[in-house]
Amino acid sequence: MAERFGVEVTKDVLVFSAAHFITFNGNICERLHGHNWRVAVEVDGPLDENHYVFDFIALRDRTRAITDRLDHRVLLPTTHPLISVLVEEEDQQVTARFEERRWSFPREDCILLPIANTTAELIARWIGLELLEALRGDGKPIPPVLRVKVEENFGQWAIWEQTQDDASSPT
Ligand SMILES: Nc1nc2c(c(=O)[nH]1)N=C([C@H](O)[C@H](O)COP(=O)(O)OP(=O)(O)OP(=O)(O)O)CN2
Repeated sequence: MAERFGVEVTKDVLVFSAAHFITFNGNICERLHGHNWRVAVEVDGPLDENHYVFDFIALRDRTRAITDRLDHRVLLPTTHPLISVLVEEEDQQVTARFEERRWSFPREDCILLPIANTTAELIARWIGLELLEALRGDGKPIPPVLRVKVEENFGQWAIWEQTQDDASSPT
């Protein structure tokens, strides 16, 4: 008989409000719009000396430190093949361009993400990789399985999972 333990944290403090636009089906580009994105984080693994898989509070707070960086921001992808994102240091503006369209935002209102499109899937992976980096920085053991779920609209979740054996790297 096999058993498995896991913990999951999804709280209102892990909801962030942010604007974005994606491209899909080649060169179709959405209009700028916003969502209240909900994040859930799951860890699977063995029990520690506290009989925890992972402390809920530490997981919540570490994740919140990441989602807070996205809250009330425009999410812009810096490795998108069709959307260019340029930071104009002098006037502290960010300009995004797609074909003939151009959006300009104050730099402080944006977060530039090293991802190829601001889909819920790639945002989930970015959050997961940031979380792993934070755990490494804390000297905490890397969980055998980390799963990050991002809900873009009610009932529409994207899921990213990394296991310790999975050496997948961001694209
Ligand atoms: N697997 C994915 N599918 C879609 C994603 C995604 O990130 N991953 N994203 C989108 C769009 O960003 C779209 O804007 C999603 O927003 P949503 O509000 O759900 O779309 P609607 O325009 O249909 O909104 P309603 O308010 O529900 O009419 C699409 N797919």
